[in-house]
Amino acid sequence: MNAIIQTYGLTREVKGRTIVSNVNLNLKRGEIYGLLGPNGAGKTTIMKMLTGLILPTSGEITLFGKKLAEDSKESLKRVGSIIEYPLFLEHLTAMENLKIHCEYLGFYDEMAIRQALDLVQLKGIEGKKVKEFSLGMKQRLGIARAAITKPELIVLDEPTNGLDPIGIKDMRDLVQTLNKEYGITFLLSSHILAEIEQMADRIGVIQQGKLVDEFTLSDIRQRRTEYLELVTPDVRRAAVLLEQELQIFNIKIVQDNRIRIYDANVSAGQISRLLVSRDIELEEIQKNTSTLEDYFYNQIQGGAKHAKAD
Ligand SMILES: Nc1ncnc2c1ncn2[C@@H]1O[C@H](COP(=O)(O)OP(=O)(O)OP(=O)(O)O)[C@@H](O)[C@H]1O
Repeated sequence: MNAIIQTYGLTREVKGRTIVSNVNLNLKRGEIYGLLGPNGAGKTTIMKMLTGLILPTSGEITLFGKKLAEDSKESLKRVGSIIEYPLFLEHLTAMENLKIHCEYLGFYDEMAIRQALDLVQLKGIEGKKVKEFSLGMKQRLGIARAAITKPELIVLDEPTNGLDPIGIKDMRDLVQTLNKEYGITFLLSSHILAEIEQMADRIGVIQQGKLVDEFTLSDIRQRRTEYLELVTPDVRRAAVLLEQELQIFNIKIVQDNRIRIYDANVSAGQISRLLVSRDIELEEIQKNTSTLEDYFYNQIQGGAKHAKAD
């Protein structure tokens, strides 16, 4: 059985508003899957439904091949999660927090607690009070807590939120170690593409509650396109001239003074000669490659296609 999570038409409505709409998600065993979307897109709500914290309004969730229902405790025991923030009893030590968690779960194995602390590199400071921990340490302790029961799936909501670059790298290394060495499947979320891109094998883009796209990193490499970008104070006239004189139709005006030309068979030299000959000031022209960032930006703007200037 290869699928860890499958959702069919997953939908959640709150007070007549649809915050998650008809999401069909498929998470394979062994992968690191990232949900990417701006704040308020519905990522947390999806994760809460997948971990049984709230119920869908409609649609279905299959976890480890079994339909998730109110009596799915056994399936949910195979899942570790940190949704929203990792909350701890701040005045207690890391070790005490983990012990309380284990007692609550009815699972008590001091060895497993020590191993989990070791795994996230908190061994040696388990006697320190959590209130003295940095955010990165709390995130790691949260993962230790999620990992104690050796779950097959760990769900982490915005695990890099608020971390500094070193904290982000540590988190990435930890997720990848747990994935490669312990075979744990991950579902992560982020609103920052650059962060999730470095952690996930596959990314699902969530926008206004909908799963609008899904891709692997190799898909993205193929979607990268080259374009010429020119900066001029007179974008409208420049766009009309490019179309009429050089038959360039794949044009996008990206800012008040910036035009992108995709798939053009003309050189930067031809373009600059034309514009200069018509007294259009050209401040800059250069060849670029669109990045995943551009791609995501286009998705969020709701227009992945190159718009034609008119
Ligand atoms: N219980 C609730 N009552 C009312 N609105 C809610 C509730 N839960 C979520 N929402 C709204 O649903 C939308 C999606 O929220 P959600 O927290 O799932 O988004 P998100 O993608 O995780 O964003 P963030 O990273 O900001 O948490 C938001 O507009 C939020 O305000």
